[in-house]
Amino acid sequence: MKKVIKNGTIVTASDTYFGDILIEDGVIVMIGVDLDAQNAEIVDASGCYVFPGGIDPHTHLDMPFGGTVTADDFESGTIAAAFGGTTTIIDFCLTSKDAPLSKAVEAWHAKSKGKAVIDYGFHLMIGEVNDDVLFELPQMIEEEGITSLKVFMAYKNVFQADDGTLFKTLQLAKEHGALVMVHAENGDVIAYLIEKALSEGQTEPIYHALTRPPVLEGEATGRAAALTELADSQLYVVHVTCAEAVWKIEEARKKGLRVYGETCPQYLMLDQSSLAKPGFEGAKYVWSPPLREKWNQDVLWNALWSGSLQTVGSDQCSFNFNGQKDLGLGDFSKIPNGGPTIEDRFSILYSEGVHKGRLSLHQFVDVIATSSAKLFGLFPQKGTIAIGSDADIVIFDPHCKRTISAETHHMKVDYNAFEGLEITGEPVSVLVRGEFIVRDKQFVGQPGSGQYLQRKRFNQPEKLPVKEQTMGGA
Ligand SMILES: NC(=O)NCCC(=O)O
Ligand SMILES: [Zn+2]
Ligand SMILES: [Zn+2]
Repeated sequence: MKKVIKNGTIVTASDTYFGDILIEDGVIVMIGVDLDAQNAEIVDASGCYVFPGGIDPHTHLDMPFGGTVTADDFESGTIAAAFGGTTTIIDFCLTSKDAPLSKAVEAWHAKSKGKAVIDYGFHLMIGEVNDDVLFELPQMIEEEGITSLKVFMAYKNVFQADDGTLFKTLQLAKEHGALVMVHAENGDVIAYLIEKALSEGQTEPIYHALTRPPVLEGEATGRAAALTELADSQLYVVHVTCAEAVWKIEEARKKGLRVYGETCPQYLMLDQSSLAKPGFEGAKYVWSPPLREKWNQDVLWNALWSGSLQTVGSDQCSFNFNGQKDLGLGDFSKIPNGGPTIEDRFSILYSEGVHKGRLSLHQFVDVIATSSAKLFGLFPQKGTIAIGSDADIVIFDPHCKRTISAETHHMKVDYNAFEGLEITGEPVSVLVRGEFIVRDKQFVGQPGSGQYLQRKRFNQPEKLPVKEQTMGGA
């Protein structure tokens, strides 16, 4: 049935205006004033913003990691995402060196099909570039629409790839129109620092942060940018945490390189002191790269504002405190890395960004949806409100206040890293391709209704125009 969303304030990355949106067959077919609502269901958005659905470019659902498997799968994770205003995710498909890429992709389809309630795509991890990968990769890009490749520069002896692999992946990406994503930390030096700390009896969670200093994130970011320049390719640095990394991205962008950066709500809101909480509590705050000294938060907010960083991903990678994080009792290096963030990404960015005056409404939409759609080959199908776009829409009450808590969240995990944070603004209703998934704050979706997204090839400007270096935009 047709729907008309009426009386709301429509906000995109470039415009704010009052208007009605007519939806038919899952797509926005008309936008105007006082649209004829005959034969259409009227959805009243009075007093609310009407935003494009959030796009979360960085999730780990149902992923084996650190000797266990993430607590949220494609069902609970996407339900939580939908409550939080996210209508599309791009999840990381893990590969292994001794198996075909296609096997990993098949496994990720099996994890997500029949479960996801919102739309989803995959990034593909590259651990090594061998003859099999060279043969298979073009197929993955062409037939699966997987147009982003992830290389880990850290997690030695687990996921870490060497610089040769990163360089070859950048060359392949240039050739085939893909975007290379990096986890930028110097894994070799970190492995040495961890071993040294443990041998000196330093086993508590705070040593997770102290053995991964920011200079090693800055160094790896700069190295990846240099290899990108040499390959004349394109790079997206995931989960940027600190000034040292932001400066390297800014330096690259000033040269006109196609280098982009993402940060996450945890780095904008939390700091290293959480890891030093009494007892084992600090394990809840173990992410890699780690939380940093508090002053870095201003650097990250400013980088989102200036456009040096383009996106905010959740890096959702949830583990229960009891039964999973405690694998690292007595040895911080065994604490599973990651946390539950998929649900609160959108609202935290609105509340701490727009409501507190750090971001404009347009910058908010850009970092939460539009930039990711552009960088990851989904625009204009996703990431905006426009005629012809999918009707992925968030009706958002900007006035309502609530307190984030594990007692009320929808993630299948026993704590919330933002417990007690008071925020302003909340999604009221969320539609994916014109169908309600959340209606008046109640889940009304169906597991399996989310569709797999074949994405377009990377297609951003050859050189970043000078304006974008200082004013934002993907
Ligand atoms: N970030 C984190 O600690 N866990 C997820 C895996 C990754 O993105 O490195
Ligand atoms: Zn990572
Ligand atoms: Zn991640």
